[in-house]
Amino acid sequence: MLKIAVPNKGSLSEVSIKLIKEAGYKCRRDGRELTLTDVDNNVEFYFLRPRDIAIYVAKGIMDVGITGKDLVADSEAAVVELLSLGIGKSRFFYAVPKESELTPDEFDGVRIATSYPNIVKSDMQRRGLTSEIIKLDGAVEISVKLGVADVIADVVESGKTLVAAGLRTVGEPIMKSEAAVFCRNRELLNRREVGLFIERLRGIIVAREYKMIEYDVLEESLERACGLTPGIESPTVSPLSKKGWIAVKAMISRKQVNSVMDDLTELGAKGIIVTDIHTCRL
Ligand SMILES: Nc1ncnc2c1ncn2[C@@H]1O[C@H](COP(=O)(O)OP(=O)(O)OP(=O)(O)O)[C@@H](O)[C@H]1O
Ligand SMILES: O=P(O)(O)OC[C@H]1O[C@H](OP(=O)(O)OP(=O)(O)O)[C@H](O)[C@@H]1O
Ligand SMILES: [Mg+2]
Repeated sequence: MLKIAVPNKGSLSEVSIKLIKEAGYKCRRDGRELTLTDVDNNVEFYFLRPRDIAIYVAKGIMDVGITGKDLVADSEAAVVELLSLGIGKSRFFYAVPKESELTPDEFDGVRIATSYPNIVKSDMQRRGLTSEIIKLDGAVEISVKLGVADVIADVVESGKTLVAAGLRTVGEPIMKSEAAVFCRNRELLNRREVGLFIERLRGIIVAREYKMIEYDVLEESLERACGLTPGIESPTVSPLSKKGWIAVKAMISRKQVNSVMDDLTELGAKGIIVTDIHTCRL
């Protein structure tokens, strides 16, 4: 059976399980069980700490794993990325007390608290600086107020935790992260269950980025309408029973939905309908 590691806690857990369930796997956790078997799909799910997943995958104990790219980078485990999932998006920043004018290039000799010591160590090396790295498990933002560190390096999403702790980000993000599927080597993709897992997840992720748009348009405006909604290959075009009118159907980027509807309306399109896509194979 294929062994898949899934985050059991933290920001990635719920969103990963939701994605896997949408992809048709039995991945419901009722209690605190650490494994679940989906017999129909020949898959066993293991619920592990997100930080440990890269290590299990690198050692070949788990065939594939879902975890954050930042956690993989910090673990320095030898794994390869198979698919970015577009969930658990975050950025990794240095942060200083809001009244401080220190910049990362001035961190020589500074105490930096972080849960990601290896990412910070490499970044400091890249800058040619020596700092003291204080490794903490969590709640890193409070460490400055408590006097254990001068600055921090941590995951920032909304930025609310930083503000509440009287800190502000400084410099460019050290890295951008999101959850991804990892494995030990790409050859595993040849294994049927791995290929299916990736294709099913990809179907859900792509579907989340797109909507389906349908509308009716006068024949003379068809070319311009198709220019606005070119679809993936090309739009589906079918004649209406009302003479001179054409129905058009195409996939469209979720972000463009409203502006394209505005442009189609200006072009005289009628009956514009936009619907969700749950999954797709392109
Ligand atoms: N607020 C957030 N929003 C989005 N992603 C986040 C957030 N906090 C952390 N992450 C991402 O989630 C992953 C795991 O971090 P998280 O803090 O959830 O795990 P953890 O610290 O091991 O668990 P816990 O916080 O329950 O102890 C990382 O890839 C990180 O970038
Ligand atoms: O920018 P924000 O939206 O405020 O999110 C960022 C915070 O979320 C994570 O903490 P988490 O809740 O995982 O707690 P932890 O520090 O104990 O791991 C992260 O370590 C930051 O502290
Ligand atoms: Mg955390």
